[in-house]
Amino acid sequence: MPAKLSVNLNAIAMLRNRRDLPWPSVTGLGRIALQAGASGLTVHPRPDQRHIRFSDLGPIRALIDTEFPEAEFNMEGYPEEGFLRLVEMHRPEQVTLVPDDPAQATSDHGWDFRKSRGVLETVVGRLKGLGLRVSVFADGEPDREALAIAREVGADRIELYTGPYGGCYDDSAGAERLAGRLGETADIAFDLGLGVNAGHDLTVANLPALVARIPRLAEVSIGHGLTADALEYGMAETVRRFRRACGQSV
Ligand SMILES: CC(=O)[C@@H](O)[C@H](O)COP(=O)(O)O
Ligand SMILES: NCC(=O)COP(=O)(O)O
Repeated sequence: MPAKLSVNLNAIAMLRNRRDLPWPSVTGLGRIALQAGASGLTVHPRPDQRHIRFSDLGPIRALIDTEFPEAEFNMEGYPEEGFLRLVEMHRPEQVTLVPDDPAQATSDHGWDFRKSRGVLETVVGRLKGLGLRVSVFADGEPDREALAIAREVGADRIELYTGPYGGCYDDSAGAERLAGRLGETADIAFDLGLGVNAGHDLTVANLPALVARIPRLAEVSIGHGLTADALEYGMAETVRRFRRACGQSV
């Protein structure tokens, strides 16, 4: 089965937050993504709400429940109490635990499973108690012992951190090497009984080689590159709309 696509709405929210106005609409663009066949919506609410606001979560949950009951809500975040309470309130189908601290501009590494075993054991247990699927962010390092800890703490899946792979957009040899490492990591995870997601800086250009190397990839979550493409491919029609609004014949 091909990898599912979950559309990350953080970049849309960040654009919206430039003004005290309700557009671009996070929920509205989430609806368009689901109408176009996305399998789910991803958000990564951070404590300072610089992207997704906590008030976005209820409307996204309601959108899925009322209009797209087959779709999944994926909430990503560092498992501090505030995030866990948001998860308890909005019951996403999947929670992705990410080891980023609040000051980080974006997520840039996976868990150190050896060091974080205790924290993950407690949190994963709490989330599994709510009946949620739990995924844990993991570097593309084929370290069997570390990945075994992800399994032992009760995670259902890992999400491969693909940032370094995405960074090789102008280095095909580097991309090939990293796709190999990510693939080896995925093979170990599958062997341990974990499912595998992937995300960070994935694009239309770098996805095909990744899904070819990891044919059992369950899901990719994509925000930045997808939003950039939405702007690029939507720009021409939008300029025509505004020209018409100016009274020009188009
Ligand atoms: C977990 C991860 O890799 C990223 O998805 C992160 O959630 C992206 O968030 P920003 O778009 O806010 O950087
Ligand atoms: N989990 C990764 C994600 O949701 C999106 O990351 P990006 O495409 O915005 O880099």
